[in-house]
Amino acid sequence: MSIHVVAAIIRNKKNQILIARRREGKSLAGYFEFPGGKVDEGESHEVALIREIYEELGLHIEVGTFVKESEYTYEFGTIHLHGYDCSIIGEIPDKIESIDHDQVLWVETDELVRYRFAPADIPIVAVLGG
Ligand SMILES: Nc1nc2c([nH]c(=O)n2[C@H]2C[C@H](O)[C@@H](COP(=O)(O)OP(=O)(O)OP(=O)(O)O)O2)c(=O)[nH]1
Ligand SMILES: [Mg+2]
Repeated sequence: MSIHVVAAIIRNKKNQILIARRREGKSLAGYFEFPGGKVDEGESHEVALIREIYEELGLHIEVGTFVKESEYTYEFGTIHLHGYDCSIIGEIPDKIESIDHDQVLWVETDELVRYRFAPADIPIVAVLGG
């Protein structure tokens, strides 16, 4: 079984990147990820990303360039994670709250490696230079 998940790589004006830690009660709780989520049946990656980021972070985004697809295989199937550069429409907030995460952080590229990422997100960290 293939599960398609989209991830947003969002930068602020200081070129920091937005990462979020999945909260208790969710799968992969305690792991950081690039925010995003599952693509619904028949949905485009762009529409899925815009929907997921609005649902979980309350932010309106524009989806830009495709960055990387990474795969991670579990017993139940393979997660295909599709990362895209995205930008926030309007003012970029310093503090961001999430319904799905207990930490939402802006981090420098070279600090990404300090965080424990979910497995499929790790190759995206690598291409970002982390
Ligand atoms: N970003 C990311 N997601 C992963 C990885 N491995 C893995 O199973 N996932 C799953 C967890 C979630 O089910 C899904 C991400 O989509 P989502 O953010 O919409 O998830 P969700 O909370 O609605 O899903 P769930 O916890 O109810 O299963 O992908 C991974 O390495 N990175
Ligand atoms: Mg999500």
